[in-house]
Amino acid sequence: MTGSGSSPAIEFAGVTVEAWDARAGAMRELIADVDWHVERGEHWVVIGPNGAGKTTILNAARARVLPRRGTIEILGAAPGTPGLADPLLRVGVIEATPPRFAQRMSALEVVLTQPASSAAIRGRRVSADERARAAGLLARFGGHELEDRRYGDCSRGERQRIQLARALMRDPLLLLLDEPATGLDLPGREAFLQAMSRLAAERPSLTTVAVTHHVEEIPASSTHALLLRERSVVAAGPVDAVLTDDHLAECFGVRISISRCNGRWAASIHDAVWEPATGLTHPR
Ligand SMILES: Nc1ncnc2c1ncn2[C@@H]1O[C@H](COP(=O)(O)OP(=O)(O)OP(=O)(O)O)[C@@H](O)[C@H]1O
Repeated sequence: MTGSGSSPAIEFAGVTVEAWDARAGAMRELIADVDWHVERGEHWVVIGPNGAGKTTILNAARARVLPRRGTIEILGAAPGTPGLADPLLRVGVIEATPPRFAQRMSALEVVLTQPASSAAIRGRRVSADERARAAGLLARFGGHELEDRRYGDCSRGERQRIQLARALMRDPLLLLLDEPATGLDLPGREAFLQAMSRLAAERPSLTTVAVTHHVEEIPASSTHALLLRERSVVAAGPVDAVLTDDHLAECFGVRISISRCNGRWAASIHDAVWEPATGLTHPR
């Protein structure tokens, strides 16, 4: 790793990402001219309507897509740098859609895929220490009874716990989570959010970025928020300054009332008209 300990966790400067739009027969912007600065130890939520560019931002941070313009630094170095200098070696990811290869593996094997290859796991070339660490992390998130269960048979909430344990196997300095609470029932969601807050308290140097659609899914430990609309940043900064009625109205295009109680957020929409034909909500 080339970056120093004091370098920011994430630095986007004027980042534009484009993709080919076959229908239009031209490139189109997925995010445009994004500046974003994340210090180490901060806990960010990224919020915005469908298609705003939230997943694209995470994909850019992990070099899944390359910027057309602008620069990205993760933990003080360019993501995707060859060899051990690649900062992505210290980045854990929880994806909205878990990897397909995982379906047939046991939960413990899925956790082990973070440091080891699946061939090594099949050939039992994984050390006893690694196995014990994976089992310990699984147990840490209430998944000890899942060890031998086929990942494909696990419920959504169980899979989230397995993915969290998997992401922590690399002892990440940065954890990226794409819609981690989607599909969880109420107790499952609360357990997951509490796990996130506990993690933040236990590992002060860990930085997290979680994409979410709903303010109710924001962990109480969140310190900062990034609001996106139509590819661009509406507001970014400390969570209390960013999550305001005005910013959310600008972000979602409807009047929203937001409140905070015991560290958690709740929102309701005013004067909104729902159109059954399109499924969209519009201001009255
Ligand atoms: N590879 C691609 N090629 C063309 N368009 C793409 C590609 N990837 C994403 N997009 C488009 O870019 C826009 C932003 O996508 P992105 O997945 O980042 O949005 P999002 O905010 O995460 O949305 P959602 O809340 O629905 O998950 C969307 O309109 C999407 O259809």
